[in-house]
Amino acid sequence: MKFYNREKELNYLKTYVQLEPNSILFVYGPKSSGKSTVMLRVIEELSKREDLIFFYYDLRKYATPTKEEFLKIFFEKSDKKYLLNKLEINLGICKFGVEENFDFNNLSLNDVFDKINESINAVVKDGKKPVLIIDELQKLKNIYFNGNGKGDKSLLSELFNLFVHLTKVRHLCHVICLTSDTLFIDEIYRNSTLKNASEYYLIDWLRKGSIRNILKEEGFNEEEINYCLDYLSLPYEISQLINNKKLGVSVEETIKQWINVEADGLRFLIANMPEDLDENKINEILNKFKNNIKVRDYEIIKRDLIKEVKFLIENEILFYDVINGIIKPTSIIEWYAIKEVI
Ligand SMILES: Nc1ncnc2c1ncn2[C@@H]1O[C@H](COP(=O)(O)OP(=O)(O)OP(=O)(O)O)[C@@H](O)[C@H]1O
Repeated sequence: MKFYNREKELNYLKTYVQLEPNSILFVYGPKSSGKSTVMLRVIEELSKREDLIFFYYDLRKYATPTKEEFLKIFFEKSDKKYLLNKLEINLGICKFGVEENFDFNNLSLNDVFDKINESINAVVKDGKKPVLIIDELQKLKNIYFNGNGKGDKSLLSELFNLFVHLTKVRHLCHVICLTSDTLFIDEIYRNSTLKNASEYYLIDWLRKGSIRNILKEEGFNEEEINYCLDYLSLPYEISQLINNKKLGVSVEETIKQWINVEADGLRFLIANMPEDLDENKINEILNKFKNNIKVRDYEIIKRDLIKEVKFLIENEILFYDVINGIIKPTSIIEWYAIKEVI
């Protein structure tokens, strides 16, 4: 699979992991903007370096994990404190190691955190820099541990405390979390534990200049390129366009099909939305995008529209960039679909 230009993002992340850890980094962006692909590229390019040890957990691969599954995903029984992940041998990424007789049942959160700390410290003791990356971290949201009489403890909230300790307090380990769930980023952004302890990096749509260069390299003519530039925003759209061209489907046909599919999807979504949502309000929100591709969040995030906005964000019609205070469709194709539906 060809990797398309993401120089700026690659350089940022490659440099970031080599700086001293100081805060948790949240990498966010519209659905399918290429967050994981860029992150994997960073790992691929840097994991050959002896001094960096990547712990990479891709929760996208799993159905929402239970507590037991979380433990199995994150830990491996071994006599080593950290070891190569057998399932990802080509990437050279590691997992946390726990002793053979480690009992995954009846664990407290402190036991779990002790093991993470031991692994991180073992890497540091070996003179290397640990980098912990979790893709779609929000999937751990519903896991709770017994708080020994003090009520259940949320794994995710407690993990944030540990991450702050590992980054901002002890500068031991980078922690990078990827997510396309922007309502989750919104929660994080308002979370008091993470105030002054987290940073955000947006991996957005491809820039027009990059799209132009890629299409030129791929042999599209000027007329096709100029047509595409009005519609393309996501990397996989380019791969699909290339395949379709090989299959004899023109650029115009492909793009029209995409818009139709998205418009039909949106109509279906509205027709089948939960009864407590108001169709007029959905239309009021979508109408804001009639002449504008981006809208300031305060124009839409109002008390009486909040349920409908959330619905459109959760269903990946709209992308909410809470850091920059902007709401826009998840792709330019989605924008055209919205304009067709309203
Ligand atoms: N720079 C790139 N070059 C080539 N293909 C890419 C690039 N970035 C992403 N893709 C392709 O686009 C699709 C989506 O990419 P990816 O899964 O990385 O996006 P994501 O933002 O992590 O998605 P999600 O929002 O679902 O978490 C994949 O098929 C991937 O191969």
